[in-house]
Amino acid sequence: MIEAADELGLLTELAREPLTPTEIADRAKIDRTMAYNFLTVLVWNGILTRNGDHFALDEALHTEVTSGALPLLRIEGWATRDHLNGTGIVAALRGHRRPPEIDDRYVGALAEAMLRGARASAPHLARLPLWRDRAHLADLAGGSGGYAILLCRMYPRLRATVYDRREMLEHTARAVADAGLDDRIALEPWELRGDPVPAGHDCALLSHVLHLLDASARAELLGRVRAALAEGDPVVVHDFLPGTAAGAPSPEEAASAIDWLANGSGFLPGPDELGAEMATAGISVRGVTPIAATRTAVVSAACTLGLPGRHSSPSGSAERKARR
Ligand SMILES: C[S@@+](CC[C@H](N)C(=O)[O-])C[C@H]1O[C@@H](n2cnc3c(N)ncnc32)[C@H](O)[C@@H]1O
Repeated sequence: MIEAADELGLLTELAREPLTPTEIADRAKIDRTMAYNFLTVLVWNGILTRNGDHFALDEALHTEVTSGALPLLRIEGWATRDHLNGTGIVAALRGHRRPPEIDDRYVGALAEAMLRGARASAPHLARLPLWRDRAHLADLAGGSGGYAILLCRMYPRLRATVYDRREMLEHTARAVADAGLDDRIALEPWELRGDPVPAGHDCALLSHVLHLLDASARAELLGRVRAALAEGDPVVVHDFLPGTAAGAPSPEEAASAIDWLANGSGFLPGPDELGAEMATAGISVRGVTPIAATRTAVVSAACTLGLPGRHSSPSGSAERKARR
């Protein structure tokens, strides 16, 4: 019902002001009797409230809509239709892997949702002392750039490159321009499942990225990250990691675990398992910090000597040249 109200544009309209059934029918371009029936059922289900002949959003929903939760709602609606359902979970259990990209129609919504998420969690990442002496961050699948933006604001000597799909980078460009950081944050089209991590970085961030990939693709990505960095360079992972905070998984962690089952990544590692995956790639975990507000965790790690046979040359450039 909430999705239907959003599709008709009513959540945004009603967040501005209460409306009568006639006003709603006209704005949503639906029959007046049907509009009245729809509104009545929304009231019965606690989604709207009625005061005389005016209908308004329930207080909790009003807060959600005005604080920018609609993009997330739209993405969840898409995921439910696409794969986050019984059929999708069964297909994933039988080996189906959905690609990491969201449908093109929802890239803008994802960009907005990620910016909103970054407002809550980026300050926790930015507090890590490891950024202080760093010069050039690789923000891999960095989305709308919320993390690169905050880190560059807090560390005036840091530059960043956000790597992501071309479709996403259009939105990143806007956020970076709004922040006035075009001179310090570069954007590079990049393919998560195969492109090397370019040379020239001395730290990397993987925020909400590993859950898009299954274990073998994660290992392969971590290997590419390691190959691009020098020994001692920091790698920060930010994701849902049930088991970091004491007690049972939070409702957010439990719900996100359904997502990772349905997308086929099966991303359920606790901190120890993720630490083992990273160690295999030559990246050693130094600390894991839960973020209470977002129920996510920040893993700070550093590149070690790497796998036998792998060079740990500065920024990986020599290694890449050797392969050419
Ligand atoms: C969940 S978002 C995380 C964004 C950002 N790191 C953050 O934490 O807000 C996942 C990101 O992966 C990007 N992505 C998905 N598939 C990709 C692909 N095949 N190549 C490059 N980026 C991809 C998406 O565009 C999106 O920005």
